Amino acid sequence: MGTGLTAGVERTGVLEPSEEVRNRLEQLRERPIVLSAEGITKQFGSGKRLVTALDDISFQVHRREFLSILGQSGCGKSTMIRILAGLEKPTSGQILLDGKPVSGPGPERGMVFQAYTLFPWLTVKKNVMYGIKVGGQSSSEAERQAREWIDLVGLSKFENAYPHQLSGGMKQRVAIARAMANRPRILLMDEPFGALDAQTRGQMQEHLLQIWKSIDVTIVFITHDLDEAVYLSDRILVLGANPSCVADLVENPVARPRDRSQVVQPEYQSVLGHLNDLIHPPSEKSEFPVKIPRLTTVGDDVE
Ligand SMILES: Nc1ncnc2c1ncn2[C@@H]1O[C@H](COP(=O)(O)OP(=O)(O)OP(=O)(O)O)[C@@H](O)[C@H]1O
Repeated sequence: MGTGLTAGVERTGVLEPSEEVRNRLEQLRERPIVLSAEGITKQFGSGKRLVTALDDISFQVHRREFLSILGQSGCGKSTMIRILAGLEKPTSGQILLDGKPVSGPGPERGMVFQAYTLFPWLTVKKNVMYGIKVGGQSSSEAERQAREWIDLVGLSKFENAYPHQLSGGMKQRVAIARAMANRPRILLMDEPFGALDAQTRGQMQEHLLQIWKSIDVTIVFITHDLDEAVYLSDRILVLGANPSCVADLVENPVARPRDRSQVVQPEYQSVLGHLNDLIHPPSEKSEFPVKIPRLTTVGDDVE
């Protein structure tokens, strides 16, 4: 299996994309590679406690691509994105930014985490202004730019609110505005909507797609939610577990712009089914259904 956007990528179980989608993917393939992971291996601990979190992972991300990294809990997704962000060093392998090795964090890569990471003592506006001021802008310029980003995430009415006055979805919108205000070319998102209820999560997905469409930004998005990966991404990098390696790199045949009515389309269902087979192999499913002993005779006519 190729780990780049190579022509004729194998697509077991995934329907062939329409001509329109094929053309889109072709164009994506022609765009420059902005971020590469080359043979990333990460081990924690030593001796009997040695954990290989990532084993020889390689992939490439093209400019303006939306790439999701999907895998079960504990397969190394967060470790991978922290290495991409330069927050963690790999045991071996390297990260290339525009073809050049990087070893630490940099302003071209912004990060949004699952946990709300806003400064609780600062208002929405001051949270967003923070990074712009650290970047050397005057207070008035930082305020002007912060307002633009707050407007983009639809929170103008809340610019003077404090984080504790916001819902989870609103806090994540501020986190996105704060990350984007530093004008990163690459946005690295580690399960950003994982703590949100299903309805808010759906709204945030729509919102993120709108932002991605309007701004020249490449997104690498971590999720363990299959549907979220299909709905958002151009390609989906599936990580296997024990030890974590690339299980597949799936080109998404679902057309853009995306909307929820596409969920029932054969392309959508085919890619969802393929991901499900990779993440939950049939051997795991064999434990179900579990036999539950009958503990009551009350209401025996319930079925
Ligand atoms: N600092 C650390 N020290 C030791 N082991 C670690 C450390 N960070 C991660 N690990 C181990 O590496 C493996 C991968 O962890 P990681 O958090 O990257 O997985 P994940 O796919 O993001 O999981 P989740 O979806 O539950 O967040 C796990 O076995 C974890 O216990």
